Amino acid sequence: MEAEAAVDYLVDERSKAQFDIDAMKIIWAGGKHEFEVSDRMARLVASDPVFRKDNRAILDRKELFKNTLRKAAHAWKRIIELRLSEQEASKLRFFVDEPAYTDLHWGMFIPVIKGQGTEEQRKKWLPMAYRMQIIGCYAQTELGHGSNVQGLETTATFDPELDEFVIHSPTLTSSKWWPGGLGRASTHAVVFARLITDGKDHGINGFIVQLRSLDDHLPLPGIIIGDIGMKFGNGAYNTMDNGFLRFDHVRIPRDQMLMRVKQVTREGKVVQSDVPWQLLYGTMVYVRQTIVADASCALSRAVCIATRYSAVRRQFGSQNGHETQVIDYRTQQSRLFPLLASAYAFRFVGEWLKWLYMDVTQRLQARDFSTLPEAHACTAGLKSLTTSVTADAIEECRKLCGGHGYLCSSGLPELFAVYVPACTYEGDNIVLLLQVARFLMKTVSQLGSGERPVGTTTYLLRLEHLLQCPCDVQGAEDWLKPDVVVQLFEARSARMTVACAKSLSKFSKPEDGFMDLSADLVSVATAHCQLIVVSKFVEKLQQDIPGEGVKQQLEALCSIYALSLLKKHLGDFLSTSCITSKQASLANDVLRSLYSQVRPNAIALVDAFNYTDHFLGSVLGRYDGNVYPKLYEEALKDPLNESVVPDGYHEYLQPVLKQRLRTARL
Ligand SMILES: CCCCCCCCCC/C=C\CCCCCCCC(=O)SCCNC(=O)CCNC(=O)[C@H](O)C(C)(C)COP(=O)(O)OP(=O)(O)OC[C@H]1O[C@@H](n2cnc3c(N)ncnc32)[C@H](O)[C@@H]1OP(=O)(O)O
Ligand SMILES: Cc1cc2nc3c(=O)[nH]c(=O)nc-3n(C[C@H](O)[C@H](O)[C@H](O)COP(=O)(O)OP(=O)(O)OC[C@H]3O[C@@H](n4cnc5c(N)ncnc54)[C@H](O)[C@@H]3O)c2cc1C
Repeated sequence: MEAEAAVDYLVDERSKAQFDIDAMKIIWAGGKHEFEVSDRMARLVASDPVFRKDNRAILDRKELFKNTLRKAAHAWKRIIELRLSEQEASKLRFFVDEPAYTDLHWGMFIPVIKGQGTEEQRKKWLPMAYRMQIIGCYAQTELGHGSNVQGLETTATFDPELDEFVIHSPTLTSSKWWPGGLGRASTHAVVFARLITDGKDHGINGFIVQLRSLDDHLPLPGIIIGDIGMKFGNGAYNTMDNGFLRFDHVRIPRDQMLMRVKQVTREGKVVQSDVPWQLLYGTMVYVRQTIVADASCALSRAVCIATRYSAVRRQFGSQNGHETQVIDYRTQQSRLFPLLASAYAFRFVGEWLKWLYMDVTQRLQARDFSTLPEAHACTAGLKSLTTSVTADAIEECRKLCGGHGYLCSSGLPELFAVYVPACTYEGDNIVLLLQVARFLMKTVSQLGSGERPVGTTTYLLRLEHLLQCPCDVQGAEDWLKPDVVVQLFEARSARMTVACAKSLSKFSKPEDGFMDLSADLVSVATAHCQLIVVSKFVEKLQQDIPGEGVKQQLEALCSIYALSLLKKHLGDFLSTSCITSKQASLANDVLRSLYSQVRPNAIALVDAFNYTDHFLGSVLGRYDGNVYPKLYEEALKDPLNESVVPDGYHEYLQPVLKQRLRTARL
């Protein structure tokens, strides 16, 4: 009975949708072709028993890791058998949904050789890597230094006699520590080390180093290597073999130094090529961009679970003879719908960032380096913003699901445990925001010198206007005007940037100012990044959006995204006199009415993500809403329920119970 009622809730919900859901699916996927590929790969994975993942939380580490190896090998087999394209293969790996050494092989090892190798090096190494005849990882971080890349201690000393580099770990803290895929799977690594020639330190560079034998996988001489141990959560990121690595005078040929940025000649002379040295950090820029695109996936997944469950779950009150669906509580809406809006916002900003990255890559090939600083600031800032919001949002979605959200079968604990390190890897989020702030301070300081801000900082050209323009909101409906909202976010960011720049100018040494004002600088960078997300959402809506009612839904979500940020950061907007308290109160009224507009469409808006039940991995987020019987089913699968009387009863429970009996008689 209850099961049927639960199913009915979602059928009814779906019938209320006021837009063309198939058209929205295509918008979400980024095009018809992308939708078709994604849909096909999701189904392929969901229907293959090797890719089952409901047992991850109960496998011990060794079984878990072996199972990951098995899945990765099976995925590779399917990719070859089905002759999948690069796009299809990467979608297939995405839907397998299990962090693995292959992420680092395809996501960092290959890109670093592509980006930092010479033509010759690419020709030699990439075909082997593409065929997976070698498996590689990205070994940058050390025990003692992660954020401070210039502080790395591993050395690569040139030996001109033998035309080789000697790779060495001179201290404990110089041990490589964290690289994914290093611990157990990789045969090779791109190792970042200090380049030393003729006793002189030339800074950091990448070197291709073989770690394990291609015959028996044993570590090569001078290589000390292993896994760094269990990480946060059961299952979760423990499918990944993050590793440690020490070198004891390991020799590699000179041509295994990646030489696009710097070269070392046969005589040991270091030649700096004409590309900016920051290209050494280029792989990080690439991965940050992919992490932004991925944030909308993790966020939408959590939101899909919480939204469907909120429609199924009923507590208190009365709605047509039933208790109230928790999604109808205003508090639930005010916590959930901004997250739904953020998922769409991050999707569109991720699309735009992909374009920006492609654009900067093409320019670099044509030796135009002018947009590199902006690309660095955008990828760093948006990586930071989107991962921080997503990590917090997954936890909020868990709370939105009440007690059942805490069960592993809700899918949310594992999603959280897998996702939170995104706030740290590929650049700690605070460290990255400080990079954005540095870029903004530099941009503002150069305004007077004729240097024109580009791309996302173009608004700073209108600084005089933005510093004093009043907000154009007279009535509530004005809050729905995109140009009013964008200008408001520009004004807030401009005013905060200028205030910080003024405070900085009071310090005789800029580094001291940066240290002292770093918390404010982080707020400035956050305001700038939020402006980027809002404006890219608005720009998306200026494009042709086909499908009945689709544009209206997206407009509502865009307004929710912007106005909920305004509410959250009201202090910024009021203290910079960007808005009045009356305008703030009108924004709050508009938000409430936007929530009512989204409410009947909420289920369809999450259905548009087109996630299979296999991918969601959540009893609470099931497409059919059949939550309660399935919660029982999952509970009964737990190993604790395998026997009626638990293991340990005779040793530990019965004696206690018996003893209590005797005590009671006394
Ligand atoms: C693995 C990808 C998988 C892909 C699959 C797709 C699916 C995606 C989903 C993801 C899910 C799972 C995969 C997870 C995989 C995890 C991978 C994690 C891998 C790692 O963590 S690798 C290690 C990453 N490490 C870092 O990020 C270190 C952070 N630190 C730095 O970046 C730097 O040290 C620094 C903080 C920038 C400081 O550097 P430095 O002291 O040298 O520089 P300054 O601050 O003095 O700046 C000098 C100058 O240079 C500019 N600049 C700095 N960085 C860059 C850059 N990257 N590009 C261009 N320019 C840069 C800076 O602005 C200054 O300019 P100025 O002089 O002011 O003009
Ligand atoms: C799951 C996972 C996977 C990883 N995979 C890889 C990999 O494949 N390859 C690889 O090379 N590395 C990898 N890493 C390492 C990762 O890139 C680093 O951990 C990350 O860059 C952060 O550096 P850190 O650990 O040195 O942090 P720290 O810099 O030590 O950070 C500690 C604290 O200090 C603060 N802090 C540091 N510097 C500043 C500053 N200048 N101003 C203000 N505050 C500051 C930070 O905000 C943070 O709160 C991985 C890490 C994790 C967790």
